[in-house]
Amino acid sequence: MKKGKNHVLTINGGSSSIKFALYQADVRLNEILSGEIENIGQKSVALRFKNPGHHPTHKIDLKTNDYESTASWLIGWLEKQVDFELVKGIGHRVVQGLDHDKPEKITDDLMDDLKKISAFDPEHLPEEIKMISVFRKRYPDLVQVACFDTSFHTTMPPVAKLVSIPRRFQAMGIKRYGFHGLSYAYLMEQLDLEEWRETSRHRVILAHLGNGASLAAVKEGKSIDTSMGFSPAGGIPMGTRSGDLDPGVAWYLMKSQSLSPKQFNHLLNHESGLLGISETSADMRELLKIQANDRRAAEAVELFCYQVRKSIGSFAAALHGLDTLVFSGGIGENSPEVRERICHGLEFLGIELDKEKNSNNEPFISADISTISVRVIPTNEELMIAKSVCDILDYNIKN
Ligand SMILES: Nc1ncnc2c1ncn2[C@@H]1O[C@H](COP(=O)(O)OP(=O)(O)O)[C@@H](O)[C@H]1O
Ligand SMILES: CC(=O)OP(=O)(O)O
Ligand SMILES: [Mg+2]
Repeated sequence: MKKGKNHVLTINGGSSSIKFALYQADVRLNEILSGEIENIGQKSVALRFKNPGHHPTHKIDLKTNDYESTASWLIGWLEKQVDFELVKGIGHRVVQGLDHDKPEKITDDLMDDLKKISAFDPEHLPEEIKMISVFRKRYPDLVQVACFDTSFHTTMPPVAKLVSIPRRFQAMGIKRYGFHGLSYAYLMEQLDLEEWRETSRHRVILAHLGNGASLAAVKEGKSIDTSMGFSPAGGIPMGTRSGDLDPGVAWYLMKSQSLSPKQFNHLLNHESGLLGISETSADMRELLKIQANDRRAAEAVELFCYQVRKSIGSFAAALHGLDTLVFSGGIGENSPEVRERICHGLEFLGIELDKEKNSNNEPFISADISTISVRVIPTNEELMIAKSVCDILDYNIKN
């Protein structure tokens, strides 16, 4: 590898955004450019980007409004920012990867497999497939790697993967997969493994609380359960997703409102969660601001904290105890109030927060008397993707 020269690009397609980062792969991966295109599919699509250490964040308004044209625009823009000859690999986040337990070089066969299951996650997969196709068409000779959110959870025991409907549907792939695996893998790397071995801190709950939100129960480094299941619509309530839903509600609504499968999917993925309950916003920051004067916003925040608290309790049971709780994602990293309200009532597990450390978003927020270590760790899915590309390119990276 030519020292300091090779670049790796990462593409992280979310349900309404594309995040990207460009790294120089030297002994370590050094980020040289990163950004996010927001609001894809809506009126005000915009790119925000920053060159670390050089400039503040910049904003460019875009005229594109779908993933394909936005990805093409991004390629044109990136080619003006860097010498693309230096880019040796591109890593893509792929939300649903079935039983693939590690990142894989993207081939025509893999693309065919992904197309076959794209209905499993209509909110992420179809657009991710389109974006990968745009990048493969433009750079047919470049190594491109799929990094699956599901891989982290392939270690879950069979019982945690079961969906209790007739067994014959398992053959169609109806089972619990779990998501946010790139974030969870990063968080596990950040925990000091040596420290836990010494103190037997081997039962961990990771709470990735962003727009999409989930929790994972990790025992001795391996996922044993997670709140999202078959799709990223399951688990706890999220910005606009319902989370787990009583099957009776599904049947009754489809029938009484004559909803098509597409309309029903829209209701659960885009009109529910914090937005559905508050009737105002999917944005936790906004809801925290208005909750004092708006009962609906207050209930949305309360519901979120209550359901996360319940998940922590049930995962502590699945783990036969708890040693470490980690908060991450936009809400988990930045909201002392939400963390405090989630943890309030979990003293019986041994969780006690230090008020001041929590309000300063410090890396360790548990009080000295807490028997559980409570941490705040900013996640970095992009770095995990870039590392996987380096592995496949056989670069020896030390991050
Ligand atoms: N200071 C803050 N206080 C409360 N919530 C916050 C704060 N900063 C960000 N958030 C929330 O984080 C969520 C977005 O999380 P993020 O992880 O950035 O999203 P995504 O899943 O799109 O990557 C939003 O609900 C936003 O309001
Ligand atoms: C898996 C998932 O829900 O991802 P995101 O939070 O990026 O939508
Ligand atoms: Mg996210």
